[in-house]
Amino acid sequence: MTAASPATGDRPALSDLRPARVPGLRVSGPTLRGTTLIHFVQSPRGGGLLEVRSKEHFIISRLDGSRSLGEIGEQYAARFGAALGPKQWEQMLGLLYRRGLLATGAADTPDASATAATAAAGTGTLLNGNLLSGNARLVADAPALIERLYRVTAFARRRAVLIPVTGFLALMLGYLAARLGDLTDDATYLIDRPGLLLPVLTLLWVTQGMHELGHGVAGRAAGGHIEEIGLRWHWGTVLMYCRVEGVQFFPRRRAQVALALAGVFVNLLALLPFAIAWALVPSTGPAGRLLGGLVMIGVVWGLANLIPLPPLDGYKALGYALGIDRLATESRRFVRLSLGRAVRRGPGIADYPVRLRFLYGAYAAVFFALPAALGVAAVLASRRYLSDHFGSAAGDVPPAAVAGAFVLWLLGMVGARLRGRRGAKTQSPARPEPRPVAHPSPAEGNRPMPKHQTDSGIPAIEVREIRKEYGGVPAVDGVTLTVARGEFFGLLGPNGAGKTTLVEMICGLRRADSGSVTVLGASPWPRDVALLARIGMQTQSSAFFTRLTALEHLQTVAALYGLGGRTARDALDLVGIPQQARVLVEALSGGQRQRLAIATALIRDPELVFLDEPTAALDPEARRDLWSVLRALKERGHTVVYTTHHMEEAEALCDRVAIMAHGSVIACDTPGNLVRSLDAPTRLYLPAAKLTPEAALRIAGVDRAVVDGSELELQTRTPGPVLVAVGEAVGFDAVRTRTTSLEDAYLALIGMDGAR
Ligand SMILES: Nc1ncnc2c1ncn2[C@@H]1O[C@H](COP(=O)(O)OP(=O)(O)OP(=O)(O)O)[C@@H](O)[C@H]1O
Repeated sequence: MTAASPATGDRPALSDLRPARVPGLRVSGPTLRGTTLIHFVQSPRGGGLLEVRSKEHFIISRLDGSRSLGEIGEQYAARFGAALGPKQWEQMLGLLYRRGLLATGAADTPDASATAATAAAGTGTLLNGNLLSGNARLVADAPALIERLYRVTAFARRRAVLIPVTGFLALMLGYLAARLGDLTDDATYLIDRPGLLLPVLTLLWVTQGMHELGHGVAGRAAGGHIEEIGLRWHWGTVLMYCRVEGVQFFPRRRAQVALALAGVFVNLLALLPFAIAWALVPSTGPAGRLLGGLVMIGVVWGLANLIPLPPLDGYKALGYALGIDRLATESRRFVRLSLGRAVRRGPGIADYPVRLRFLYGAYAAVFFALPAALGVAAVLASRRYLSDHFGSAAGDVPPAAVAGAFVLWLLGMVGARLRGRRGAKTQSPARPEPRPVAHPSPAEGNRPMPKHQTDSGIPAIEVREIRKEYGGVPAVDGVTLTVARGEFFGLLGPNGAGKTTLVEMICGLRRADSGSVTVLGASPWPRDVALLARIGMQTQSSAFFTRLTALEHLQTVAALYGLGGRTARDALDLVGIPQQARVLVEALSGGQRQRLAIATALIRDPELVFLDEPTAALDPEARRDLWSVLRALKERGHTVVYTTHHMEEAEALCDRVAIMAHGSVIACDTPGNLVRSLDAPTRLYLPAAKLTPEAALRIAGVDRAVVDGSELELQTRTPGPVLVAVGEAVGFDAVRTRTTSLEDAYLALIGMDGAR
């Protein structure tokens, strides 16, 4: 952006500026989210995926350095029927700048560290999760592997080859459909012979790996970045995966759909030789039956990927083809709003045009009916199979198992709801947990609190696309973030931004509507007692046992957890109030009570600690005193998630902070980077009587001069020379300076987000 030059008095008008977006900025085409058209934007300087609405997209797409803001403003007014005033332009440009979307000269070469971070994105953690559920990286250099495959398959990807091959696969499917009866018999033959079935399933499992590589090659062909190839396991299933980044930015929807369908194409292609062999060998011999069974199970396996339910390929392809983001979530939301309208609650569906009502309504019907139909078909088929082979009593097992599972699920739901209500009423985790926990041995309890290991590869917290609505209104709206082990992570945001709801979902106190949460490698929902024992929480409404001394309170909590007697003393020492051991909790000062609350949260020496505004009601001195306690937590290797409204505190304590507004994380970085990204000027203040704004603007380097009460505020990006010049003019004693703080960055970000 062209800088104004006030010293010479030729500051260009805002409407004459010709800013340009940062080179290499990725901007996606339009996608529907609910009833709103959004675009994804990603800066080449790194950072996450941003979502912008049509109006911002309209401006971003025109910021090419050749058009002036005046021209863009006219086009904007013609398109949206509203003019953009200077204030709105400043806000809009400020927002774009802070998010790294505007060209700024020297900084325009992509940030090396950001590029390295992006390149290393897939090479971070080797292993995530636990035995039941997790994933592991399989290939050290996934992009190189896919690049090789991409080159090797160049011939086969030509239209002249792809079209006839696709036709041939269609013929194969037609032929197989015509002989469905024979194939079903062959599949039954195979299922009855586990010795044959096992190698067949192993072979099909390998084709599923090829399926994933197919996604990778299609992604590479469309310009996507291959992030990672690995193995994912979940409750006994183990499958390969290939993560392709940047699908949103593919220039055509066709390429997105092709990426989603490429895997099934590979599945079918792999079956083609077997299908041909089956057609040629005598179908009644063992070889024919084995081949027929393999082809039948393989086709069902491959085509099952096309079922339009998340997370299957068919679902992704449908979403891409319709240009709708999160089709399942939005359809469920539509149904909730429709039902809400039926009972006269909630905002209803007045905003939905007819086409979207039809689309979301139709998909919701599919979403609910299809699993039910598939479930019924599976039960009927297994019932028939079991009664044919093991008698009619065995045939009753599948329906009975389904009925049992349904009752258990229902009881689980009711239990979770009751627990959730109780949790909401008594959210005071400083209070002893009412349920038994995994107890360490007394010997362990007596040991001084150990330092935590911080070098584990598994992050402390991993949240992906998590959402929670209350009555159709989003409280947390698609938050993705990772907190590393040993990190002091700040959560900032205005009242109602969604911080508490987010923390509650991370701790397993609330269930997320969608998205995934992993805490210390495990899922916090359904509530996991072993995991809860590794988490400590302090809330603002911490409760204590009354009429007990501080030490007795902690000893009582320790005894409830089966911990040894020293633990309470160690916790008191740790928070720096050993002298208050014999003081009644009611007699403690505000700061001492907060320390006791933190000690209670730490009593089990948790790996992860949530602290909710522990310094809220403290005077500045007591607050600073508590900082040393909080710093000690970090030094001991605890991972801390810290909610606060005090920016100076966040700046002093936190390694990184996430700023939330309207349920979303609008910025997440180190306090230093957030402040730098603001690129705000240094301010100098001097008595207004000593210098006029006009005289101040004549000093080289002064960008702005405004009178604020009895003071004159000067803004500059070259504070050294300006300070010297001003000091010489009015005397150094009269001048005070102020540099940008996290608070400035916070206010700018929150202010901008509110202005959207
Ligand atoms: N149990 C609930 N039922 C309905 N709405 C709720 C509930 N809990 C929170 N909300 C709403 O969700 C939104 C986010 O609330 P949340 O408490 O998570 O924000 P917060 O950032 O923690 O705010 P604060 O800084 O004031 O504590 C708010 O609009 C709030 O009114």
